[in-house]
Amino acid sequence: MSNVSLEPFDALILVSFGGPEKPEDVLPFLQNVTRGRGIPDERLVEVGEHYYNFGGRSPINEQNRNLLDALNQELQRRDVRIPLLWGNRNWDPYLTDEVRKHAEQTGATRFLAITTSAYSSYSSCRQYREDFGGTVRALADDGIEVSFDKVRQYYNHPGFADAELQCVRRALSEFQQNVGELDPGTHRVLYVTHSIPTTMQDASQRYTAGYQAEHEQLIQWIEGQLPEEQRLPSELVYCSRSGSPHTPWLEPDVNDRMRELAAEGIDGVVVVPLGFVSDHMEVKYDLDTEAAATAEELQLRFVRADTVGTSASFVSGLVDLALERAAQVRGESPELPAVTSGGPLAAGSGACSLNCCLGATLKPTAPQWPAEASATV
Ligand SMILES: CC1=C(CCC(=O)O)c2cc3nc(cc4[nH]c(cc5[nH]c(cc1n2)c(C)c5CCC(=O)O)c(CCC(=O)O)c4C)C(CCC(=O)O)=C3C
Ligand SMILES: [Fe+2]
Repeated sequence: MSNVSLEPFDALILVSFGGPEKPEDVLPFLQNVTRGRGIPDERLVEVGEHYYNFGGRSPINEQNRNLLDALNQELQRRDVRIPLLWGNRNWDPYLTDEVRKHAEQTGATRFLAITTSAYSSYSSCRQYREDFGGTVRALADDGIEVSFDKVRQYYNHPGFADAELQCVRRALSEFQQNVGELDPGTHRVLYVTHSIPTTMQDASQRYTAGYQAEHEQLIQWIEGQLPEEQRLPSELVYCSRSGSPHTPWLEPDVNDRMRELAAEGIDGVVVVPLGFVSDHMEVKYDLDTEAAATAEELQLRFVRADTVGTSASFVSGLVDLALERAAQVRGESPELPAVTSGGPLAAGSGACSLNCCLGATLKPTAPQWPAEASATV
């Protein structure tokens, strides 16, 4: 495999949310996240407590360091020679700082980003492109010219989908060992993702299937892959609602839904954090702490599936996605493998459209995707 190439890119960069690693960092981190987002102070105090309960340390950076190691190994194994960096939106190491450092040291100009979000929405896709736009402008002010491209949202890429399927199968096996036999009458699978405001959901489905439908499509695919004896009724539910109580967000909340299910005679749930690629604070607190406590109170058996983390299929899928995007940028027409037909792929190129997932205000993004990718699904 000598001609495995990420040309024309000079560097790959893993781009993530970021999180605090010590108690003094919690408040400034939360201020970074919520600046201009209209989050009430009470909510910030509450979320701050989640972090303080874990010693002021978010698990996300450690997870990303592990992912970087795994990606580097996979790049090496496949003889793809390119520097791999890491930069965050909300905390150190910051995207702009890391790109600046690398550009100054090496003269690199073209960056290909892999983000830690699989689905389409403002928070999980477009906001990253706005971040790239911000970095491009900040560095341009200092005479450093850089550009960004990004791999497609990968919820339906076989690498991520297969990794999720393995997580679901393992959790179902563990649950089965606890309960003896899976019973569709009393057991449920709850796929959980991050709630978003309904306005953000609406914006996400203008050019792609949208945040919610992308989850639903992946769930449908996963269930089609499960052997008959592992099939249970399932639902998509949400965690980590924020914002003002008067603003509608996607529902039901995982805890509320468990209460209803318990009242209907359900006595066990398998909880799958489908919306998170690794064990972020939402998984450690909202699921492993809060939802697990709700289950205990309701006397529901509770098994939480793993996140894809650094599983081989996820990691090699990310490298495939980078190679795919590089080939597209070189003007080639690589195969675009997907387990479902919706999502960004339906627009043809896998690229986000210029106007997809718009936020409340129009901010410049990078890259500015070609207009022909904006066909409505
Ligand atoms: C869709 C989505 C993902 C999944 C996609 C992805 O992974 O990117 C995600 C991930 C994450 N969200 C995270 C943390 C936070 N999110 C917040 C606030 C918000 N999230 C939102 C959406 C999402 N968020 C939204 C619409 C808000 C309201 C404010 C706004 O409109 O922007 C707040 C402020 C307090 C609060 O309001 O809860 C915090 C602290 C962390 C780090 C966790 C760690 O430390 O391990 C991660 C990975
Ligand atoms: Fe969030």
